[in-house]
Amino acid sequence: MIRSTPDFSADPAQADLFALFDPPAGVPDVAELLALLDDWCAQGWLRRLDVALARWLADECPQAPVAALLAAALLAQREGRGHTCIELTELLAQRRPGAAARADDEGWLDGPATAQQALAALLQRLPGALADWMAALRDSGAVDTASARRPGAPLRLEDDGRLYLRRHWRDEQAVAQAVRERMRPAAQDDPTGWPAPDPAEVRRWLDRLFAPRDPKDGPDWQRIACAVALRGRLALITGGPGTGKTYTVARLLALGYALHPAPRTLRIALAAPTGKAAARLKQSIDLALQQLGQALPGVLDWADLGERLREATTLHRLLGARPDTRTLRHDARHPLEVDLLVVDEASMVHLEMMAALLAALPASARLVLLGDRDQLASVEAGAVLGDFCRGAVHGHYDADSARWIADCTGQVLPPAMCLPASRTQDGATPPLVLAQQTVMLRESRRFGGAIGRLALAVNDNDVGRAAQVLRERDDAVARLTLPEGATESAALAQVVALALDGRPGALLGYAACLDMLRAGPDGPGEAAHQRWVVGVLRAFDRFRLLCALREGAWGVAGLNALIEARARARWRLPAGEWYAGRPVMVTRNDPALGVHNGDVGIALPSADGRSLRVWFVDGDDLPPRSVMASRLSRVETAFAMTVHKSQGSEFAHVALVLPPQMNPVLSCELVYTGITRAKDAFTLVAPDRSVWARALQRRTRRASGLPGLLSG
Ligand SMILES: Nc1ncnc2c1ncn2[C@@H]1O[C@H](COP(=O)(O)OP(=O)(O)OP(=O)(O)O)[C@@H](O)[C@H]1O
Repeated sequence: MIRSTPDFSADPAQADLFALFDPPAGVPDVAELLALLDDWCAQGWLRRLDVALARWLADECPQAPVAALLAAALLAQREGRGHTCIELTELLAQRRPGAAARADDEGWLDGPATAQQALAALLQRLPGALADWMAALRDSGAVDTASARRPGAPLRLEDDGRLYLRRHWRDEQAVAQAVRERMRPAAQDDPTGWPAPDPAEVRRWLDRLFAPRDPKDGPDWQRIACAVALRGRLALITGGPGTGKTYTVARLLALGYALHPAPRTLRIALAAPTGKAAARLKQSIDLALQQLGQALPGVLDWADLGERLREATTLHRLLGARPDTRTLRHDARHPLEVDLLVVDEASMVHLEMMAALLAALPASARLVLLGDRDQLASVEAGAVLGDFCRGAVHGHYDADSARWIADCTGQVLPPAMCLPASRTQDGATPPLVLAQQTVMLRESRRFGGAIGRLALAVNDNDVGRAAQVLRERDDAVARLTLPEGATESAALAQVVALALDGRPGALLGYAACLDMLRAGPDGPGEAAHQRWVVGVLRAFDRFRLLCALREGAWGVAGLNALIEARARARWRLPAGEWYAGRPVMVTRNDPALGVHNGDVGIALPSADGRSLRVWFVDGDDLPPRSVMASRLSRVETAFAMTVHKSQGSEFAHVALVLPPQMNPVLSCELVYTGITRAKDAFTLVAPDRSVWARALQRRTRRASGLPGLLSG
């Protein structure tokens, strides 16, 4: 039970703040707390779901102290924002009015500074010591701990004060255990035959597969990534866009094939969280292998290697997801039939998915995770790649790794990247066991220009440098100038004009696609129809309007409606929910229809003109596929989409729309992800400069126990 009472006398500022919200009072009782949570829910500061967890706890465990109920509601709320746990020490820090007043903080409630202040005021009425909160949770009867096991309890409390929903705790433990297991060398009697390769042989192959590099240009991290990945059963290759992750992994596949004792038996799978990213991965790898085959004919059976690569697929499909159930066809008892699995866009893999993937992967198989650790994490809980790559900038290679890398690549790692010197550079948490299997690619091959410089400035939280890039007279990067003192509707009309016609220096918008749609096929017959469909889809995919928010005038909902209305009027598109030219995004997997969450298609008439179908293209070499529009119920119009949903895709021109007010979702990761979707041109729409600056300065950190479980 909670025994201590709050001390309001300690800090006069706290007392003042407290007086703003409630008369000083003692610890609230359960009824008062639940009424307060309901009130916060009515104000939109908590979700119904969050309050429901507190209510459920109060009903099921009548002895649960109020601190436990509040912790449960906040845990549910933070889980909804992607955290896998809450840290009670951090929650207790919110008692300080100063902490609550920092409006740019993500905040523990989904509301303005007043919401955080209300939480601070409530926390002031509850005990301030971690030990009291831990005791309250233990006393609730709903919490499992290491010392008091309650296996069926919905919550789990760790000794350091991290509180979890049980399934996240279980997934974190499973991921950490599987990773540690994979860090051990494969068993000698490994039936699939992945003996450690001979370093001299690795070096010979690396010299063949990679162009020579002048040592003055620094380490060749791509070769190092291949050497590191060949060494173990788990490898992480992280790097910004265009740093050559796919280029490197194509060579890694060639190396794996060349050095494997029985290459013709190899089962290689490629996967990504979204269908589009999976198709892009396969396309890039096919192209890279084709080029290698032409440059190095006869050194490998390139055709056989190509055949070993199955179609790239989504992780959901790979694991055998079934509709309307969380169970998967593949798990520890029904493992994947694969020897080498490459997963791209791993930053989007959430904790539950990573746990399922690691469970379903046979112990002998090798897993290579590719991704950009600086991108937004998935919407679901967990930031697994970010956790895995914590400290990757500093390398933290031990003597064995440095020796292996030297033997395989002939390169001596910079001392600052090796332990123990790297520790002084990092200064943060102890290096993770994964550091020995992680390589960060550091040179962008694609993004030399203004887009790359802007992305780097954003990633460094450098508002001044970002402003400088935006001021450069470079067609690749521009900021939409909104008229001084314009009304909101005039400003939004400019955004719609940008979305349709682009801007000077970057004329791509949706107009090209809609013009092509109006023009129709260039002749009769199926072939002409297919060319037209592909042309319309390609034209659509050259531009995207990305929003930070879903709701509101400056969010996906508002801008979709405005662009749709304008496009309807200008191209005389038919009325009604479904019309030829409606771009849609699938919002839910439907294996029966072959569509997946995040797939983007356009409604167009069938070749015979009798029905309206939604068309999707999966890759350059594949014919478009289509689904009857009327059968797709889980879709939304996609002239505008969220930055979150754009992950794994690239567009020639991207316009990123920020709202005029600060919002908890705004962060440098979101802006960085939006910018790096752009290949040739990027346009920033930021009606309020201070919101842009504040977003850049805010780095999100998801609470997670993984780094702790994987360190040392
Ligand atoms: N060592 C290299 N030598 C020559 N060209 C390279 C090298 N590494 C990468 N490239 C080229 O740079 C471009 C970007 O590489 P790649 O697509 O592999 O990057 P990526 O990190 O996978 O990018 P993204 O994150 O956007 O998928 C490609 O055209 C690739 O062929």
